Amino acid sequence: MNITVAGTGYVGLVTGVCFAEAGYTVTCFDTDTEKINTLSAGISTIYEPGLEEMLVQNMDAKRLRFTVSPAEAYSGADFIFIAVGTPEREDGSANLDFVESVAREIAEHARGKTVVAVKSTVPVGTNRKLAGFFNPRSGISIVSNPEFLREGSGIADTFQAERIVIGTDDKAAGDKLAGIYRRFGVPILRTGLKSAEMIKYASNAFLAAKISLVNEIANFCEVTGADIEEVALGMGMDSRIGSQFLRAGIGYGGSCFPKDTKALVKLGEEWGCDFSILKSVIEVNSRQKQKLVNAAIGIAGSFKGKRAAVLGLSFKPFTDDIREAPALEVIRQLLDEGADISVYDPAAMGKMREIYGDQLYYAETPEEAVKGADFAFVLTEWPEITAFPLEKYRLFMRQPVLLDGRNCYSAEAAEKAGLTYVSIGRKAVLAEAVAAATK
Ligand SMILES: NC(=O)c1ccc[n+]([C@@H]2O[C@H](COP(=O)([O-])OP(=O)(O)OC[C@H]3O[C@@H](n4cnc5c(N)ncnc54)[C@H](O)[C@@H]3O)[C@@H](O)[C@H]2O)c1
Ligand SMILES: O=c1ccn([C@@H]2O[C@H](COP(=O)(O)OP(=O)(O)O[C@H]3O[C@H](CO)[C@@H](O)[C@H](O)[C@H]3O)[C@@H](O)[C@H]2O)c(=O)[nH]1
Repeated sequence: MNITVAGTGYVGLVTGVCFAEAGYTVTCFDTDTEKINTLSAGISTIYEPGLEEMLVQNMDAKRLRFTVSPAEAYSGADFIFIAVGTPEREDGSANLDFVESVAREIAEHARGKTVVAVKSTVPVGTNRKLAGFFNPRSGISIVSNPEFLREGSGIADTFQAERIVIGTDDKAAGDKLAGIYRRFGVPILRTGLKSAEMIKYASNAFLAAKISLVNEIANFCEVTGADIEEVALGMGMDSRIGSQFLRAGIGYGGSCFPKDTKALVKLGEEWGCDFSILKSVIEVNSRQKQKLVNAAIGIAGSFKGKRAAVLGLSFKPFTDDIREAPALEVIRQLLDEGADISVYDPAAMGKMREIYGDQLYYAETPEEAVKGADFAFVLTEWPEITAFPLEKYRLFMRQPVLLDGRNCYSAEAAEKAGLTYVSIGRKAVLAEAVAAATK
């Protein structure tokens, strides 16, 4: 059974390595020669816990290889998983150029009966359109197989997926794909092609909405004196609500929620449907990302001649991905305000350096980052950061103002440690500071 994965990004690489781990023979194909050379040397091109070890083991066992040749990748494949990017276009819609280019290459090179499974997140109707790239007599069939893994827990999410969605109008192709997933022993949901495409967008829209709702409630808690941590705990005990995705903070980032919510709004427009809730979800998230800098301005008046430390650059812990990370917005605002900035992250410094180069100081430890700073922003709840003791902020900072975008610390402990502490949804000081900044 030969499996090919097109695209070796966060989804493609995890998928390829996990299928090899499950015992299949896997070829991973990418157009990026540098990536393929690095992977062929047994080095993971992304930070994903446990991935590099699994990659090396499967390469050694001759179950996993990498190539830049579409002929080699597609001609002998029984299954081809498309896992290339579908990034946001300027108008918010999903850019399908990469997916279409893969479909064209498959049409050129695939021989015999091949099931093409589309893991990339694509708007409803795309898979049917892609089927039009293949000659009806070619034996190629298309299945929508959206991916639900989270970065930072990609391997566990693959082997212990809560569901595999297989959407197709071609029952035999769906049966074949279900067959290769059987080894994973996870629930499989069979649907029509369009429903599978919609399940993906609807799931991300729902999760993003949950976060924006809880953030809006957190903002109201600040005004009223309630504490969002207690409120979320109480809400989450209701099994109809569920305790996950109720963490208030600086807002959601990443390569999926921001782009997929916008793509769904755009898709709605194309079909004459107004996604008004989703538009508010996006708006609330965008305001949330500016909240802490506004609060800091409310406290400091100005950032001129001031030093800010940013702890946590990736959009969530256990990944090096900074796509749409709140840190990008905070750093942009701080640079506009004229602050000196030092940053720290256990995995994402390289990616940040690619964007900001010498405009930032890249510290090797949280301690080094906060030394001499007037403000410290905690933006990602990496264990290295949440374990950083409150006393050290007071000890090393010039003015100990801690702005905690992930509610990592106890407000009481922070105050006891002598810090001016601003968090999300817990202290009236933030609402007052924001009001002062926006007067
Ligand atoms: N990142 C996630 O956690 C996640 C989770 C679920 C679904 N998704 C969806 O999966 C898709 C991939 O996301 P990602 O984050 O892995 O993307 P990515 O940007 O990390 O990787 C995409 C890869 O595709 C390669 N590529 C581009 N054109 C190609 C071609 N013609 N042939 C072969 N390779 C090509 C690129 O070089 C790159 O390595 C997107 O649609 C995304 O929305 C992502
Ligand atoms: O209670 C919460 C939960 C998450 N977040 C933020 O939301 C973003 C996304 O987090 P998460 O969903 O854990 O990571 P992703 O890797 O972006 O995964 C999401 O996006 C993927 C791509 O579509 C989907 O496959 C996953 O199912 C979906 O969870 C991050 O910035 C988190 O900090 C919060 O602010 N509060």
